Formats: sequence, structure tokens, C-alpha cells
Amino acid sequence: MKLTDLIKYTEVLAQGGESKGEITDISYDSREAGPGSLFVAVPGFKVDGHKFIGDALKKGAASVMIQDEAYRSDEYPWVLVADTRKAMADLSSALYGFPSRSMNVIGVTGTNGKTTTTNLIRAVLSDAGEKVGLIGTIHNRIGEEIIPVHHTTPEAPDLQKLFREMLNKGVSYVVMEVSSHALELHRVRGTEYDVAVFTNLTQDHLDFHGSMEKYLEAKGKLFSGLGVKSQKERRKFAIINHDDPQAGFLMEMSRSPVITYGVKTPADVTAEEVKVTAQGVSYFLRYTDQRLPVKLRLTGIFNVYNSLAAIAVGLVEGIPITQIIASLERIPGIPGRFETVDEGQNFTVIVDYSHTPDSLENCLQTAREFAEGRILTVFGCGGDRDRTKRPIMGEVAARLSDLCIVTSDNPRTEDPQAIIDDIVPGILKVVQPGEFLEIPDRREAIYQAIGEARTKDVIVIAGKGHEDYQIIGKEVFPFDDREVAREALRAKGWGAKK
Ligand SMILES: CC(=O)N[C@H]1[C@@H](OP(=O)(O)OP(=O)(O)OC[C@H]2O[C@@H](n3ccc(=O)[nH]c3=O)[C@H](O)[C@@H]2O)O[C@H](CO)[C@@H](O)[C@@H]1O[C@H](C)C(=O)N[C@@H](C)C(=O)N[C@H](CCC(=O)O)C(=O)O
Ligand SMILES: Nc1ncnc2c1ncn2[C@@H]1O[C@H](COP(=O)(O)OP(=O)(O)OP(=O)(O)O)[C@@H](O)[C@H]1O
Ligand SMILES: N[C@H](CCC[C@H](N)C(=O)O)C(=O)O
Ligand SMILES: [Mg+2]
Repeated sequence: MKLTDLIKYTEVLAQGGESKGEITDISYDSREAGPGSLFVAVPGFKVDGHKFIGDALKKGAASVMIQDEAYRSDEYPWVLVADTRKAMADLSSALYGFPSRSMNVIGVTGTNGKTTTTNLIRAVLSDAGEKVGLIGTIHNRIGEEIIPVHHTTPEAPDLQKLFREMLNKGVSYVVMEVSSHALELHRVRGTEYDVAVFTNLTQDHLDFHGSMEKYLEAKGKLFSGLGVKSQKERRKFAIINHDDPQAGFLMEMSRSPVITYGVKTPADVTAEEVKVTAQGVSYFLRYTDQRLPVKLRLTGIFNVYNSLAAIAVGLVEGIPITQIIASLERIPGIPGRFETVDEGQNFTVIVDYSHTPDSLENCLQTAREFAEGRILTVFGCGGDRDRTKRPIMGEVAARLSDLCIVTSDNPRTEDPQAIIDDIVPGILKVVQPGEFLEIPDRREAIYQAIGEARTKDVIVIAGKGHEDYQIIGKEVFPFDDREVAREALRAKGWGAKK
């Protein structure tokens, strides 16, 4: 597309020079720029993208978009806008022909449960014969094709390009996780949603948002934007967890009809007589005048919520209720979410992606519901992330476990021991020094837990779930909790007997 045509889709403050040919892609990273690129200078949290204009031009970028007037120049073509992140999103959807207008797009936001809920919705829609695109933490997916990911919600150019690919490949529904980072950083601006789902809001990411109010405001954008500037015929819906204290705020933010779900408070879609066992949850679904039994292979009360959200989506999409339930009942589990590692041992090993105080509490409480022996918890907290959640997670783990083994999650650029030192004060609110273990090496910590286990104990290895890596410093090392647990079990003589 010609730059002059493309920039009509955003507000341009000033412009200079002639673009070197047509724009074929939009790049926010000079290392990825090339001929045909519009390089967008993003003032980052760490470095200022404007500093890389020279690098992008050397790689052949056709033009640059800036928000800092100091980078106007006679040496290269430039476009000045007020906010490059916003403009980048506007131009990305335009460059790829507004693909989200031609598919049904379902966005799921909330602190916990996004990955699980999107996967449940995907299964329901796919069983109903739709070709589904999935965007989220574990992977992106186009029908059966799996695409690895870096982010939960991609940056705007990557997202719109992916939407285009999905549309070209015949996708009718996109189900995507919408992270609060994405909402705040305008990654999803220009995406037309048809259904917005809210799971819950509890503490996380305060390093980024600064306060819970700001965090909630970011989530709210998905709902306030729903149905605005609609290009589609269909009705929009907001689907909201009515039991969450923030439900009222989000319902007010929504401009579309709201469908509520819940267990504790009256809602449009509710679950009654919930039973949690190690094998899964069961409940009676109440919807209008219907009361239907549901028996999932996923366990934990939180999965009742996730399934209610998926049921509500299925219903607004016109799928018969019995068919929705049948699809959900078939789902064996979600990778790294309360996933058991079974080598035939006489105790239980669970790998779970809980890395927030609330999800850790949910996970351990679920384990408590059926544990016949002790609960041994191996966990840590990610480096370069919300520090204030660390002692809270320590307190939660100590309160709900018989033995805590504190270890490293992804330390990233922080000192692993310093992260542990942030966690420990929370643990010490519950137990005495000497009543828990500190083992910074995660492999060693997992081996120790498995070494300590007695018959009927439950070992919970929390925080990394499906991740198959560990980030130490800036390096990414292969590491999979499930594989390491399996190795440790075999080292102890289990597995071989099977
Ligand atoms: C906090 C956050 O979201 N940061 C994002 C932000 O990074 P930043 O502002 O620090 O970037 P920076 O390093 O200062 O660089 C500024 C600009 O210069 C560019 N640059 C840099 C170097 C160079 O040589 N050339 C160049 O052009 C960079 O590409 C960037 O555009 O902009 C970058 C791209 O422009 C993103 O890749 C980056 O995501 C980082 C990697 C990240 O870890 N994000 C996580 C926290 C995240 O987004 N997580 C959520 C899920 C959270 C959840 O709900 O659990 C997600 O959606 O994945
Ligand atoms: N609805 C829920 N409410 C609270 N906790 C949940 C819920 N669903 C799942 N969990 C817990 O949170 C963990 C993460 O779940 P999931 O991956 O579905 O969430 P997410 O919102 O996608 O997380 P992330 O933001 O890290 O991608 C699970 O392993 C489980 O322990
Ligand atoms: N999307 C989350 C994932 C956290 C996973 C945990 N293993 C960690 O590294 O902190 C984040 O970026 O904060
Ligand atoms: Mg996720």
C-alpha cells in the first residue's frame, strides 16, 4: 500500500520526505525491518525506539513513524504522530485490510483463567464445525496448525498479520486472550470484538500498572470498546463473572448486552451443587428454566467458572446447550493447568501455571479438597515482574501446604536469592524458620520434593505450567517441570515398573 493511502487511517501531525516504495509491513523493531517496512519508533520502557531509526534505514526501511519532533529530518522520510503505539495499531489493521471485521472475534480478559477459558471456547466452536483461530499464552493455532508464541497477546502488527492469515485460511472464529498489557499498550486497538469475556481480577502486574485501579481500568477497555464503530451486522455481547467484585464496574463499562455467570450470586448462567474431586468437577448448570448435569475432566472450582464462561459464549453463538456440554465434557485437560505427572507412583504430582496469589490459592485449595496425605509445594516468583505479590504468594503457599520448597521461577535479570528473600517474609508469617526449604535450583527443588514424598502425598509444582524453558539472566534454557518431575520419579524407581 502507498504510504499516503495508509496514513489516512490515523491522525498525522506532520510529514516529510518521500517513502522509498510501497509499505508492505510495519515494524517496531529495527532488527526486523527491511525494504518495504514502515519502521515505528516506540518510546520503550527500557530504550527509546527513535534511537534505532538509523539501523532501520540501513536495513532498507521505506519510511519511519515518529512521535518525537526532534527526529524530523531531511535525511529520511518520516511521519509524525502524537502516539506511535496508537498509530501503529491503526495502520496495522488498515494494512492487512481490517481482517477482524470479517471474522467473529471473542476476547477473554482477566487475571486468571484466560488460557483455560479460550481453550474451552475453542473446543466448543470447533466441535460445532467452525474453523477456529486461537491466540494465547501456550500457542497460537489456526485450525489444527500450531504456531509458537512469544507473548500472550501479540503486538499490533503481528496480531493483524495473524488475523489476515487466519482469514485467508478460512477461519470463522478467533478466540483470543487479551492481556492487560495489550490493552494498556494499544496492541488490540482497531480489533473489532464481538464477544468480550471477563474472568476475574486479583493482584498481578502491579509493576506495570502501578495500582489495582489502573489494572482494572486497562481490563475495562475491552468492554467499553465493544460495539463502538461496529462494521458488522451481528449483536455484541459482554460475558461477565458476576461473583467477581469488579463485575458491576465492568457491566457499567459495557455498551452491549451483558450475560452474567456465577456460582455464588444470581446470574444468567449458574452452577449448582458443585462437587470437586481429583478426577474433575461436576455440577448442575442452571440456565433459563433448564437444569442440566455437567461433569468435567478438569478439576478445581475455578474450572467451574471457566466452563460457565465458555457455556455463555456457546449460547450467544447459538450452539445447542447439550452440544456445548458434550464438548466440554470431552476435554481431557489443558497443558500445564493442574496437569498430573503419573509414573505409577503412590503419591500425586501436579504441575500448575499458578503464578499469582489468587491462582496459587485456588490451586492449593483444590489439591486440599482431595489430598489424603500432605501437600508439598514447590514454587518461586518470576524476576522482573510484580515484586509485591512475592510475600503474598509465600503466605498463601505456607498456609495451604505442609511443606514449602521455595525455588526459582524465571529469575530473568534478578538475583534468584533476592527473589526468594522477597517471598520468605510471607512464609514466616505462617511457619517458623527451618520449617520450609529454600532451594534456588529448580531441578534440585523438584528432586527434593519427590525425594520427600510419602504415600498419598500431593506435590504441587507451581508457576511454570506448560513452559518448556527457564529464563536466567537474558538466556533461555530448556526446562520443563513435567519432564524434570518425570525424571525425578524415574530416578526414584517409579515408571520402570509400569
Ligand atoms: C512491558 C512490556 O509489555 N514491554 C513491551 C515493550 O517493551 P519495551 O517498551 O521495554 O521495549 P524496549 O526494549 O524499551 O524497546 C523500545 C522499542 O525499541 C525497539 N528496538 C529495540 C532495540 C533495537 O535494537 N531496535 C529496536 O527497534 C523495540 O522493539 C521497541 O519497540 O514493547 C516491546 C515491543 O515494542 C514488547 O516486546 C515488550 O514486551 C516484553 C517483551 C514483555 O515481556 N511483555 C510482557 C510483560 C507481556 O506483554 N505480557 C503479557 C501477558 C501478561 C499476563 O497477562 O500474564 C502478554 O500479553 O504477553
Ligand atoms: N478462573 C480462574 N480463577 C482463578 N484461578 C484460575 C482460574 N482458572 C485457572 N486458574 C488458575 O490459574 C492458573 C493459570 O490459568 P490460565 O493459564 O488459564 O490463566 P491465564 O489468565 O491465561 O494466565 P496468564 O495471564 O499467565 O496467561 C491455573 O494453572 C490455575 O491454577
Ligand atoms: N504472562 C505472565 C507469565 C508469568 C509466568 C511465570 N512463570 C513468570 O515467569 O513469572 C507474565 O509475563 O507475567
Ligand atoms: Mg494465559
